[in-house]
Amino acid sequence: MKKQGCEIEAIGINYNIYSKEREHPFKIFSKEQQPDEQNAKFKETHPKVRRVLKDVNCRAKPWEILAIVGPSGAGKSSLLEILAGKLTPQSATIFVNQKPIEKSHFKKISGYVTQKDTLFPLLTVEETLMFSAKLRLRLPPSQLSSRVKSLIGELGLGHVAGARVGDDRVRGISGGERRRVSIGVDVVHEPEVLILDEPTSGLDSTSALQIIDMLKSMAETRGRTIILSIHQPGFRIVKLFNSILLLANGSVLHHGSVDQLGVHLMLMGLHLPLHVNIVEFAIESIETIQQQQSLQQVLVHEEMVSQLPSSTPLQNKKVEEGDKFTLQQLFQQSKVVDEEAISIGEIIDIGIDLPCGFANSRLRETIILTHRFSKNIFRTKELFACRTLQMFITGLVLGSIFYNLKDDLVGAEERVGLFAFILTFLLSCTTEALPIFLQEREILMKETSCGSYRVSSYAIANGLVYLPFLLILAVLFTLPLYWLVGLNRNFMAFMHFLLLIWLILYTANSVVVCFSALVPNFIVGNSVISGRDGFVLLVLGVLHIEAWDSQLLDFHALYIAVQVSL
Ligand SMILES: Nc1ncnc2c1ncn2[C@@H]1O[C@H](COP(=O)(O)OP(=O)(O)OP(=O)(O)O)[C@@H](O)[C@H]1O
Repeated sequence: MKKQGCEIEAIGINYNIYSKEREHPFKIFSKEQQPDEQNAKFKETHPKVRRVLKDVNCRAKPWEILAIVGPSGAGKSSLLEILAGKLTPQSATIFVNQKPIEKSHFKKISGYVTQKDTLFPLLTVEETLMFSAKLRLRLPPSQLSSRVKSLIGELGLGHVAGARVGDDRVRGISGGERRRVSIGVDVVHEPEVLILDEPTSGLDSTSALQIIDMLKSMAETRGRTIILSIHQPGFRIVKLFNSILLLANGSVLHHGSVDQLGVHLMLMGLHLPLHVNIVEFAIESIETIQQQQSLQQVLVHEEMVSQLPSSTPLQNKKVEEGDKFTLQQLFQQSKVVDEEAISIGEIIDIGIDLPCGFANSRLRETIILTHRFSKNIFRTKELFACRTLQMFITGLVLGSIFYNLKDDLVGAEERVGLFAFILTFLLSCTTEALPIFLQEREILMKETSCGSYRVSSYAIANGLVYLPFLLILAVLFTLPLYWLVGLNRNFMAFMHFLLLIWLILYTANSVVVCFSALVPNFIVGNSVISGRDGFVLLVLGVLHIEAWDSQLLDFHALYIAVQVSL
């Protein structure tokens, strides 16, 4: 028996972007009040609207591929992001099997593959899919393993299952294979709907065809609904699409099969030249299509006005006011009752089992994420080797500079200087963790937004993995330093000092993680962290003088002061 599948219908998508037109910053220095300046002030308070999507309707059927095509900037990615629930439009209703659905429920039955591959480069293909399966499925280990093996077969990745994924810096599998892994990560939980933003971007024609071929068999064998955007598809790729949505300037110019597009163009007097791909031809002829369609709209409008006496008073009023009153709006009105039902929290039966909650308990999520983190950390050999060497050598060098400090007044002053050096070094050496966390942040955002796990589990796992690693670094730094400087020979005092170094490293590391979650990119992150280091140095400078003046030589006080300054 044929599986029901999901028919997706999006009605009346309107998406605007508001941007403020600002004055030139140097204009504040200009001497005379131009009349234009008053206008500029007006513009400041009245944001500029950019209509990215205008009344877009689309329908995607199960067992089929719907391809969204159009020139650059047509609104393809925006439409896909809205369908995937990543963007919130000003108006839109999404129906699954003729029933309206909430964004959170739709996310559970769909997978969204972004244009950029967000994968861990140091994990193998099999590990990547296995971790994704563990995080998204509630199955015993044997079933998880067989699910991953069959998925690897389906994706045609059997020959690279044990190879590292890689990225721009780490050598790994090919770009086409990496795209397939990205698709695998999002289909491991068997979503009914798969949304892909440019799955063939940056690939050669053969790899692009292989990807679309694979998606076609996914649609045909599993009854999935596949919606994708694509740039310049080749002849053979176009043949695999069941339906095409042609977008230009945020409006739909055609929605139907490839053959219908051919007929549509012919009716407009546009004849497809020999050896030219129909999609490419349609994109090239967008201006003509738009002109013809606006002409048709005028004719339809005139026809509607001529039929006014037979319409209802409400409809008459709208048409008279010049409002657009389309079939789509009538359709929306007929579904208002359904929308009200979901607005009061009632879950409407769409004929599909909605997975509820997270696949794993908080503890299990933490264990899986800790396992994944430790694999990544231990495989980042250069970071591991560099940091251990750096800590040991710095411990030795600092120990030699402050060798065998005396217990007199001069020795006490030098100790304060040593602690200032230690803190400055420990804080600045964590900056290199920033790019690692920024890369991970994209994966974290992607995984948590589709409900793979809780953010708190990620934070705990992250902390658990770094604690032993930072302890090793603290020991390597403290051992040579402590004994060369000749600090308190008592074992408990040494342990106390080691604990403080470990905690400082952990705090500094956590601050970098916190900043990497807040800043948009590496440049801003680096500046913020440099600012933090500068501020800490200032505080230490003040404390150094204060400490000497007031005989405040207690290391605890210095440590607490730095903690507060962080
Ligand atoms: N956050 C934003 N700020 C400003 N403009 C935006 C933003 N997001 C989208 N746009 C604009 O909206 C339009 C549609 O963007 P979108 O990325 O959806 O187009 P696209 O068809 O996917 O383009 P491409 O094929 O080049 O990726 C573009 O003109 C783009 O500049």
